Amino acid sequence: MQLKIHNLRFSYPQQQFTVKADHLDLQPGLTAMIGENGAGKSTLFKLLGGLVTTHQGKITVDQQPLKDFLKTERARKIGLAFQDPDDQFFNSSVKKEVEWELRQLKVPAKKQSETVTAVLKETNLSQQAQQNPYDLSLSDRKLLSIATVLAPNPQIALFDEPMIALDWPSQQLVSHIFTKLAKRGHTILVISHNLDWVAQNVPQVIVMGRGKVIFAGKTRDFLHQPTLVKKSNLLLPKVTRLTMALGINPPQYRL
Ligand SMILES: Nc1ncnc2c1ncn2[C@@H]1O[C@H](COP(=O)(O)OP(=O)(O)OP(=O)(O)O)[C@@H](O)[C@H]1O
Repeated sequence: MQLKIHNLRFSYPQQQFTVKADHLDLQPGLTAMIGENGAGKSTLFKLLGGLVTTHQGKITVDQQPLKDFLKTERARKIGLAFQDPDDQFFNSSVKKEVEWELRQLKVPAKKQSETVTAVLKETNLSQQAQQNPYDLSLSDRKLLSIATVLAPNPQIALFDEPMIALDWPSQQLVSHIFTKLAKRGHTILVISHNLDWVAQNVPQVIVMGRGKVIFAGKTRDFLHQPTLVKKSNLLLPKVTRLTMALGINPPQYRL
């Protein structure tokens, strides 16, 4: 599924800050949205997720305006995991939290149960199924927010800083899940601050700066322009910084 932006303009009431994007085309596959603090990433995330609709211009999903979608139709197509997982939990157990969206979407009971078991296994949360979400560690709460997005199997999934607070094995697990979904043709957008992770795992980037899209394209094409990376106030991957410090040829990124 394609998520497209046409002449988008959005400002918060009584704020100077404006998100401006004339044209953006989010294709199936894995894309990262990166940029300095306050660049507008979370704002664009909310716009693309259909949570904020008071904008000018158009956001379309396969040519249909996102604004026209009914809430259930949008939930079936677009999954969202927030930066702070505590913004999204309200059920009394991990299992019920993953089940909730499936019940809203009227998925048959047997399918619900099979899906919850599979998703908890995939996110390594089977042992915590009966626990209250708020009794989980922050790392497991982040994994739970990802599990709630995976359960309805949306064609488009947006994740705001999913890697924060995850230990290395969980980061590997989540990277594997994203790559697998992308290979199956899902459209996955991940906000990240970690250019090292992006360089190794994500083939496409959208770079935001002061509310504008300053680059959209292949990750390697961005990383091979150190001046542009610097202008975006982003820290180059460690290996590039090391080679620059040593005065040797920088690495050639494959993604
Ligand atoms: N609900 C809101 N009401 C008013 N202003 C907001 C709101 N949310 C964000 N802003 C402002 O919009 C601008 C962009 O914020 P946003 O959170 O989208 O940036 P970001 O790139 O996600 O930043 P970070 O990396 O720090 O999360 C900032 O100036 C911020 O203060």
